Amino acid sequence: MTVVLKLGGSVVTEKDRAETIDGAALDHTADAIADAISAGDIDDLVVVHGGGSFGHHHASEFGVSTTDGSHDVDAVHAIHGAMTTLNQFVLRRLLDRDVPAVPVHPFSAGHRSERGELTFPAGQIETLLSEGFVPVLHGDLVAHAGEGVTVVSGDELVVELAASLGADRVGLCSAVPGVLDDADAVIDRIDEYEDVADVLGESEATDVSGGMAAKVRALLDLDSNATIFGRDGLSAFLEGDDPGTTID
Ligand SMILES: Nc1ncnc2c1ncn2[C@@H]1O[C@H](COP(=O)(O)OP(=O)(O)OP(=O)(O)O)[C@@H](O)[C@H]1O
Ligand SMILES: C=C(C)CCOP(=O)(O)O
Repeated sequence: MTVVLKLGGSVVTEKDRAETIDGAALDHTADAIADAISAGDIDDLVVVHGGGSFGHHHASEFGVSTTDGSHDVDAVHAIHGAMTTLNQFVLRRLLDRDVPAVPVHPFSAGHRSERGELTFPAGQIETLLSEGFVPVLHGDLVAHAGEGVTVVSGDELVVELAASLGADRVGLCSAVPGVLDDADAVIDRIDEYEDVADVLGESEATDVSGGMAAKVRALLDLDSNATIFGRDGLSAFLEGDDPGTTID
């Protein structure tokens, strides 16, 4: 069973306060992952975490998004540097619980063509998985032909890896309990973007990669099902259930 799990930046950080970890949420998340691995619920796990108040804060300061790039070397170091710092925090929490977590920095692995298409080789991840590690990636910057560097969101990486690894399960843990309808009830299942386009918005916090609308669009393109759920749904997802919203 291969699982790709995205930990939203709104889960692991306080998204409204620059470079602030949500320590309690991170502990809860790391506990749920360690428990699922020791219970034997998952063989291969890839974790991808978002930017939260680390990536998005600096990216918006330098005007960099998934489509608008920069050639400013200071922007590269500020944004990528903040993301590697957040990655260290996530890794530490997992290592403290004996999860064999190792870093994979997308800036050193992927790139975009002039048309913005992402190339992200999966061989490194596949090999780490078969050698018993838990790769922990993150939203980052990537080289972008004609643009300098642009943001690659954790959601894009999840979609790429889910397809290239042939993942059995894909989960996005966010600050909301799922995709919400106009009465704030969790939508159980989404098959068509048009059915939910009216209720999908961007993130309430600073976010350069498109919030919930971009997430749903990207997940609908996947061959396999994906699930969007909140913090309280993480253990259930890791145990094999489908809490929150299933994107078909
Ligand atoms: N219909 C909707 N249902 C649920 N959330 C929505 C909806 N429309 C907009 N949102 C916003 O989308 C946010 C989730 O997207 P966001 O990109 O912030 O999540 P994340 O993946 O946890 O964060 P990050 O991008 O930092 O990793 C919610 O917190 C909410 O503000
Ligand atoms: C803003 C940066 C650098 C990463 C964005 O990743 P996301 O939070 O998964 O969208």
